[in-house]
Amino acid sequence: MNGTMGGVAAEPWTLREVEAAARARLDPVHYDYFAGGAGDEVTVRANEAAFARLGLLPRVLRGAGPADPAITLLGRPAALPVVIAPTAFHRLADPEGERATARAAAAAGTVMIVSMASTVAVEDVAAAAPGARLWFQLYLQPDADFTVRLARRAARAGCEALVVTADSPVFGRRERDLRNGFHDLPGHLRCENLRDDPGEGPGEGTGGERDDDRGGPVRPIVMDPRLSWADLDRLRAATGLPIVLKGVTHPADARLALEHGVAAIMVSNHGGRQLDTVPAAIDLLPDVAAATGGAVPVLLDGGVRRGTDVLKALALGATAVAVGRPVLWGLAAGGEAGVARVLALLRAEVEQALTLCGCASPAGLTPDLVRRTC
Ligand SMILES: Cc1cc2nc3c(=O)[nH]c(=O)nc-3n(C[C@H](O)[C@H](O)[C@H](O)COP(=O)(O)O)c2cc1C
Ligand SMILES: CCCCC(=O)C(=O)O
Repeated sequence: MNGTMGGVAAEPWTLREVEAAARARLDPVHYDYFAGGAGDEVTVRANEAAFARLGLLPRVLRGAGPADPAITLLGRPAALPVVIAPTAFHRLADPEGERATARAAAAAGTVMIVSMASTVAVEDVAAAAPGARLWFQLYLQPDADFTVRLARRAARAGCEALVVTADSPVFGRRERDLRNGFHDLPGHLRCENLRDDPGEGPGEGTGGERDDDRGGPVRPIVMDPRLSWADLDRLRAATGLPIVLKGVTHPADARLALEHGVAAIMVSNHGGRQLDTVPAAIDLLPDVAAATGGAVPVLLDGGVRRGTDVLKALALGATAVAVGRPVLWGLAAGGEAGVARVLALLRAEVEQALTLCGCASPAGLTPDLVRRTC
């Protein structure tokens, strides 16, 4: 980044400062949509607070040398053990939206999970960031044929994996949004992956602000409590892409996920936006990791704001973590450069903390390096 971030005078040195810069720029209604959670937001707070209750016990004089945070994820390298969680509606934060996020992910050498509810079509996200590693998140739809068409569309666009979000049989009750009357995107934005029959190119027949309209009617995203493991099986049978199951919290579901052939599991309470009072993601991780017994990679999201948070998750069994809100804050504060800043800060913090723990790489992190402090 060169000096300032989209007009923000001082360069932020922490993710919290990035959030403050974003908050100053965002419509308060959109800030609330990004920041908020379900019910009393007990889980939103717990995700971050739980990391603070865990301490790190560094090992000394190991002669580990400089740390390299690179990892392997679904058989391919990632430059750092932090990926971008799927979040909806990036064009609420920045006109370039998901394009900017993908470019920053590609430059940092990490994976972006593109949301089904992205405001740029997955093909256009891929085209904007050649070389980006993209995974595609979806909610299983009651129209199974549409789910399969969407999965194939993502595969054709170059996505390497499908992230199926399983924690949303119904939409969470977000009281900030209810109070603010936020229930839809502004008129010029759409969920561009939800078109039944998308055209070939964006921006047809518009002037002024870029319009990503690919034509064709936009379907609503349906959250359906009747969906089950059988629907996941149908999707798996219909696509060659590995499936990452997102939203696993119960160890029994982790075991079932293995039986149903998933390639990876994401421990997630959806950033506290679905069922309130689910325990903090980091506190759920050890039991899920034990249930999978190393058979598949386990990822975690929820409350990761520091490099030390990343280390704690990796030490307790995660292969990588994902960040949701911090990326939106970067995007709102400074577009692509803002997201790049968020990823660069996390990378620097992870490198520093690995070295201070006596580890040359994430592989050196073991559960004995983490101690519950209260
Ligand atoms: C504004 C916002 C939109 C989100 N949209 C999606 C989505 O479309 N699909 C999904 O699976 N998860 C979605 N999530 C959840 C994130 O993927 C992730 O689980 C959560 O944000 C992680 O917590 P963190 O924000 O504390 O990092 C969203 C989260 C936020 C904050
Ligand atoms: C309909 C889009 C769903 C986005 C989402 O998952 C969230 O806001 O948490």
